[in-house]
Amino acid sequence: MKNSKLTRGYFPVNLSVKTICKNILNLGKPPLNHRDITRQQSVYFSQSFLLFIRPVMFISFICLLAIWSTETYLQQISSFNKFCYPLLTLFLATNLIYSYRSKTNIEVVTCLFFILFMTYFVVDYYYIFIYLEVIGESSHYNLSSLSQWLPIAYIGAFLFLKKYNALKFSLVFALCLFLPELLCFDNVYNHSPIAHSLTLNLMLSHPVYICLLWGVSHLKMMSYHDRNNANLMYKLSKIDSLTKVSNRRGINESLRKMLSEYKRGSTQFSVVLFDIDHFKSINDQFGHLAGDEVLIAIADSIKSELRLFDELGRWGGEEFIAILRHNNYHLVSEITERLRIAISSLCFESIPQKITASFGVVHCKAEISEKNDQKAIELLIAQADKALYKAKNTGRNKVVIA
Ligand SMILES: Nc1nc2c(ncn2[C@@H]2O[C@H](COP(=O)(O)OP(=O)(O)OP(=O)(O)O)[C@@H](O)[C@H]2O)c(=O)[nH]1
Repeated sequence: MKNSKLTRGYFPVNLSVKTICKNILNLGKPPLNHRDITRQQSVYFSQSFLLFIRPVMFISFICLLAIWSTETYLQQISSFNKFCYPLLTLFLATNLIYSYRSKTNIEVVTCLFFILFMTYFVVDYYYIFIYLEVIGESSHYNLSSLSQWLPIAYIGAFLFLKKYNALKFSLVFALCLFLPELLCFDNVYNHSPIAHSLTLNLMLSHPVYICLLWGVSHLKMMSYHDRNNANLMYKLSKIDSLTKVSNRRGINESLRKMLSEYKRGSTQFSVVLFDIDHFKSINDQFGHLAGDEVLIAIADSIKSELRLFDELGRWGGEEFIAILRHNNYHLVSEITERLRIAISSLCFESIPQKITASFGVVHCKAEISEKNDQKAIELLIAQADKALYKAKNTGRNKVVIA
């Protein structure tokens, strides 16, 4: 499916290293990684991303302040964190303000902050080990407190990156954490068995985090595909396979929508029912394929005559229906006359004779007294049908308004 790329991160950030670099160069311009989705989707996803990321950043900001002040109070803060905490707090606050002031590229900026935090985690982790190795202290407070936060790396990766990039990132991150154990920092472990046990626990629990998140992102991708397929099937169920205009179900839905808009006083509309004249004889003389060609050509020609907010559908057989939205009933006869002329001017190689159609028009006016929408629609169609019948009986190739 065309939009399947969206499914790779939990949010459609889909950042590959190349995209991140391109986006950094394009800060302030529309995000490049959304090229393959419509602007509307991009706006929608950016908004949902903002709704998610703002509270996360706010809570992280408060937590960071709390950890900073607690560690300072308990005199457990390392000299590395004395330098890093103010910087990270400042970066978080900046990102939070940026998310309120500018909505462009917020995903990219957030992703950069995420990478910054992950780098901090790794550097802090190694700082603790090197510090313990060199100084030989048995304190394990910093290591155990940092360990609580490390799984955020995997969660963030599966949120922000494509599924496979997230997996690669997680594996590299986990490997970085396992290295001290693998490289046997004997001095550390001799002095601090707790540090030893902590790194062993990391090695056992982190693969589980990665597997779980991989599974969740896979399930999410499947449900996204299912939802997309269901949407597609629903759209197809409202389209006529031959002429590619709405079918009866689609038109009924549009009529219901128009009717409710009309009741709210926001629009007026008219229903135009038209039927190809002597279509049976076209089929009989020139064959069903030629008849199909006529139906397709008529649908295309009428579609090109209508405005974007009008609707065309195939009501059944050789009968079509157009719903015209307007603010002046006088315009409708003019438009319908134009449609009639468009059909009669069509030329077909395989059909030497002129093709015409008869039109029945009804304006949505008095029918609105009918409270039940479906009944009101049926009434409108019945009146348009009556007008069409009159057009057929009084010579065809004409417009009759009910
Ligand atoms: N080629 C083709 N013909 C169809 C299709 N659907 C319905 N028809 C034909 O449309 C013809 C409709 O004929 P009638 O209802 O008698 O109407 P008509 O010949 O157009 O006569 P008037 O409507 O009175 O002008 C029938 O022959 C159907 O077989 C279709 O999808 N393709």
